[in-house]
Amino acid sequence: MSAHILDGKAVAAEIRVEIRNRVDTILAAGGRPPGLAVVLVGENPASQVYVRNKRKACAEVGFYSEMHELPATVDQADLIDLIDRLNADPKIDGILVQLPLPEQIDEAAVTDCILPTKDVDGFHPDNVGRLVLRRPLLRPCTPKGVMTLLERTGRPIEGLDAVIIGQSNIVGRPMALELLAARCTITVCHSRTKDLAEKARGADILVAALGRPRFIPGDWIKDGAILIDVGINRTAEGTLVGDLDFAPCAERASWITPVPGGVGPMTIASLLENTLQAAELHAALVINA
Ligand SMILES: Nc1nc2c(c(=O)[nH]1)N[C@@H](CN(C=O)c1ccc(C(=O)N[C@@H](CCC(=O)O)C(=O)O)cc1)CN2
Repeated sequence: MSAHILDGKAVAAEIRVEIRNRVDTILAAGGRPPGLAVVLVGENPASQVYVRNKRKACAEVGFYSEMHELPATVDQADLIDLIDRLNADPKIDGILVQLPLPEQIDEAAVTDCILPTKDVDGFHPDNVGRLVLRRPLLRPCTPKGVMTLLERTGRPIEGLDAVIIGQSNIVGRPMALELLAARCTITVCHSRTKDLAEKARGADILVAALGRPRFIPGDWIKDGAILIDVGINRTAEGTLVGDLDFAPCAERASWITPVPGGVGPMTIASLLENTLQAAELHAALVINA
């Protein structure tokens, strides 16, 4: 078998068109554009690329966006002051604090300060708890984007065995909750998991999110599996590769996401969806106030 490509770049472009149309409708009805505040602390080069791409995507769909750049040495209290101001700002529907943050800052303390209805990353404990309870509001962007891609295969996933390699708060754990809600049977693996190869070989859906270049070889893949590669690793030669050894894995799979052009663009598409959702929620709250 040679896998079909799950083209995240193309799906994300379709989503942007749908969002642009919805924004045009809001503006035509006299509403204001959805607003996203992007907060970048420090000068991590990858983070700089991601926030630039997020703001570019906002401009394309007609969102208002503003950028807040803080030095790597910023005090946690000053960062939280900024978030408090953004929480109170009626132009802002979504607040995104780009991760990772410098060591002196407690990521959880920062996430906890974002108003749950403005938490377009879906990292606030209220939003994670809602996902656990299958009453989602704003869902973490990367797993949400993966679920959109899985729908595009046209293959029902209920009852399938899903194996997730990686247990991070931003990908592995919420991914498990999303797939559980879709009635898959879930195994979450990590660096201490025994017999990782055997676990992977049992996967109808394999989500690779470890951040280790080409770590997963073709002989770990079940025939016909759906492969989702969340890894984005830069090689010594400067090219981007995923966590899967792409060609031999694609040989066995039915569907596979490429890197680049797979899950990454879907993360940004989901952020736009969440910001629009937050704006609609805020508009409804104003009408009902
Ligand atoms: N606050 C957040 N921080 C981080 C998140 C997040 O969802 N929220 N996720 C990652 C980084 N990330 C988004 O911020 C992200 C990573 C990659 C891409 C992407 O489109 N990748 C492209 C390749 C881009 C390149 O050339 O480097 C692709 O895969 O095609 C988008 C978003 C950590 N931090």
